[in-house]
Amino acid sequence: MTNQPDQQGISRRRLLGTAGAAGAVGLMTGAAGGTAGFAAVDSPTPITVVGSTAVPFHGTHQAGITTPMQSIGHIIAFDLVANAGRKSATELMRRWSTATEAMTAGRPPADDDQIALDAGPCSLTVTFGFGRGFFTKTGLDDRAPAALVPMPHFPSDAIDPKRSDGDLWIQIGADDPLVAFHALRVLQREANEAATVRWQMNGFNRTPGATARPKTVRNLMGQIDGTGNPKPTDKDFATKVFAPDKHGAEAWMNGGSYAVVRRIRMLLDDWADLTLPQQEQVIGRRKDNGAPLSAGEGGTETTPMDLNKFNPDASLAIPGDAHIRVAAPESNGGATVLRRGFSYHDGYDTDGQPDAGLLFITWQADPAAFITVQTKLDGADHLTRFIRHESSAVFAVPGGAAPGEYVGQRLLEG
Ligand SMILES: C=CC1=C(C)c2cc3[nH]c(cc4nc(cc5[nH]c(cc1n2)c(C)c5CCC(=O)O)C(CCC(=O)O)=C4C)c(C)c3C=C
Ligand SMILES: [Fe+2]
Repeated sequence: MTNQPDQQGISRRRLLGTAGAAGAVGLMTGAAGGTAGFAAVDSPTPITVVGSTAVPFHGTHQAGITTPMQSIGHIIAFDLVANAGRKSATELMRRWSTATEAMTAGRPPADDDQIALDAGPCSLTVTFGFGRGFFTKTGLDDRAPAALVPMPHFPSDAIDPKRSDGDLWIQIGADDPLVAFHALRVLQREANEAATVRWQMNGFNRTPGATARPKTVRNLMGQIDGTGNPKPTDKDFATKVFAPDKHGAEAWMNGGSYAVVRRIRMLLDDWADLTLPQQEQVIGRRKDNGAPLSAGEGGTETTPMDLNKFNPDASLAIPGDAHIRVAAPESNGGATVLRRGFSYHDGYDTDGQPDAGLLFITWQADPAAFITVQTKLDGADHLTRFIRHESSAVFAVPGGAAPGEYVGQRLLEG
């Protein structure tokens, strides 16, 4: 089964095609295979490919970075208890990996609470990261990656420290809410006395099948969001997204990446006060089909943007402060991030404002890429007036576990 992203539409199609065959075999034979545990469902109606799709836990990279975006996301940060030490952290990572290996294959973990008992794996992925405090509390400061620097304060930030940072981070994605919650609950319980919850957030994307054909997702401002992401087919994709291979103290990060996590609130009432042409000028793309404003009639989402195109009245087709112009690698010395977030909504404030936006998650070879782009955006991006960064964290995400290994083993036992 593919674990490659591509543009979302392409990968989803591939994924479903392959998963369909695997799911059907499992149901017909009742055998334990790639989707083990799945055949226990005794319904006469075949379960759909959405349920039967399994994303491998083992691999060079952890799942959940280049995996096609799932419809449900939970992110949770923990702090190690003060005197837990390396032994306790090692046991925790082993317990978490064992439970994750089972759940992502559709098998119940030990002592299962049965929340997702009759579901397939539903594309479940679980991705683990280490915050800077993890290294200090486990006595591994000398092996902390040099790239894992604290996020600077950006002038427009409104960061809540209680919902920021953390020693350990888990990202859970799945195409079923119960499967996702089950994984969250199992892993939180497995933390036992080793780590306590620091913060937790819930997000979502489109349900597979909600649109007639797979499409790039829309965010809660209504824009197609994800078009300009680097593609796995780009020749420099791996060097932009994954940490460079190293020898010595940081070799455990080979195959890993860095996650920057920002809870970005959208000021949706202010946004709704804009006309459609004004909204499109803020982003630099059409809202209906995502075409860049430089494309003119007949442009599509995939039409390359032309930052040097002028309108007949000599104004820039993509305004000087348009989000895509300011965020583009061309405007940031090549700095590139892979955006793979989830929308969130947490109800309404007492003044009637929706508490909604993006759980904005970027993946990059070095968090410096995010810092470069965000430094530029903070001063120059028109979109800044319609969003508010409310929490912030950065994590070193180690490479994937080989069969028989747990995530982080090369750091904790290397
Ligand atoms: C630091 C990086 C970025 C932040 C923070 C950010 C916030 C943010 N973006 C949108 C909506 C869109 N972003 C789009 C493109 C885009 N955004 C970034 C970076 C950040 N965005 C990049 C690098 C790009 C790609 C630029 C390019 O080279 O084309 C788009 C256009 C469609 C797309 O390419 O995805 C939208 C829409 C929101 C709503 C938001 C904060 C809430
Ligand atoms: Fe953006």
